[in-house]
Amino acid sequence: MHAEPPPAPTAPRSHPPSSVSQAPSPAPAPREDASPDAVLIRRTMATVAPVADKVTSYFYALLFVHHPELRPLFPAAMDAQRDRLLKALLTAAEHIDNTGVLVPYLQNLGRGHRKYGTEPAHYPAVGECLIGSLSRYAESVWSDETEAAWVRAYTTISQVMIDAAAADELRAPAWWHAEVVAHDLRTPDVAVVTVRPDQPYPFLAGQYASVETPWWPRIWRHYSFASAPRSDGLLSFHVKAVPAGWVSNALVHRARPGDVIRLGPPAGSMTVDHSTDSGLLCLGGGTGIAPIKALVEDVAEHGKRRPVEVFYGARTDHDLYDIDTMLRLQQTHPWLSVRAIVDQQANVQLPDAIREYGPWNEFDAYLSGPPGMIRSGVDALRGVGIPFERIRHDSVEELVATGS
Ligand SMILES: NC(=O)C1=CN([C@@H]2O[C@H](COP(=O)(O)OP(=O)(O)OC[C@H]3O[C@@H](n4cnc5c(N)ncnc54)[C@H](O)[C@@H]3O)[C@@H](O)[C@H]2O)C=CC1
Repeated sequence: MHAEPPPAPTAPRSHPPSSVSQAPSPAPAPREDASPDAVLIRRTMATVAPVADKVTSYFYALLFVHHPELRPLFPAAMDAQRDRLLKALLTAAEHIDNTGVLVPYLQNLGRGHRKYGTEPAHYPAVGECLIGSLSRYAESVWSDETEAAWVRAYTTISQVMIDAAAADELRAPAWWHAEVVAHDLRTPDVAVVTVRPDQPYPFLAGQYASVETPWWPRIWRHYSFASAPRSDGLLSFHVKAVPAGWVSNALVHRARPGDVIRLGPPAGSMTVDHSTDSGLLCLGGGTGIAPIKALVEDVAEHGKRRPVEVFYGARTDHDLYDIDTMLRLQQTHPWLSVRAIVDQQANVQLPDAIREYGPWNEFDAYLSGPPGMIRSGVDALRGVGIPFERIRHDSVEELVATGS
């Protein structure tokens, strides 16, 4: 078994489009309402927090020693992402009372695990090692009741994941092969990669996929779709090669037409709510412009003339690698306005720029870019009066762990 990057159950990429708020850090259910199991789980978590690294190492040591058959499901080098599975499980357990959000999150996680080859029989092995590791490092607070609480939480978590994977098996492949059909190097380190999936790939504008290259087996990274669904079925991604980013460097510097990558199922909820006419205020930083472009295309296809205001931030003029496309879209669509905010020229950073325009009270907000931009962007949007529930973005926790 393997894991997507650690979840933020109150703000997972997978939550329903109608619940749009994305807290930068998870907000567990109010403590006074916590169930007895949640209290015990949180006590364990608080105890192991200072030695989290040791818990992680011990967990994987137990798993691979006692269940060597699971080792091939993980990447050869575990350094970068070794604690993702554990973090996902621990965070889910900590939010065990928050079922309304946790269940859709876990369903998505279960579906996403199909591409790793995860089987229902693997779950008990993982649970056993989880409890083995926690009981060792939380010895001072461990009791029969604590263990029972963890068993109940893990049973719930794994059952939701197993059921979701089984249901998904009936309607979708575990992964898609996709052939690179175009590779456009826009800057020395940003490429627009276009692929043709081997089977229809249904998704919504604003979502993302996990991507595995042939050069780094079992290492998956998330990339947002850079277009709304197209009639020719092609998908495109904007990829920036980042230092020590195995997948991103392979996609930018190595991939060429004819190469075949693998795609996991689409995920994410930064999608357009077509049931309203509200405007869209979109902030795209760097390659974060990719899903914003997809959202603009989506609004255009739905034919409603909703105002869409895009702020496109980049470090230098040269980094505005997709500005021509965005300006072309602006020329075609009178309801669209695109403003480039270049760090070196502007006196303000991208999120602050929105304060100079507006009013924004009739707008839903969409943020896409580096984690720092998302965090300050949410603050800026709240500052101009956009309520939390009208602000959408992918989980900051995942962005920290991905994009490489
Ligand atoms: N769905 C999403 O949210 C997506 C996120 N990304 C992420 O976007 C990032 C793109 O990287 P680069 O192109 O190198 O971007 P970058 O680091 O060059 O930043 C782009 C722009 O964002 C703004 N910005 C950056 N940090 C900020 C901060 N702390 N506060 C305020 N504004 C800030 C600035 O205007 C900057 O020019 C990656 O981390 C990638 O994972 C990319 C695609 C989709």
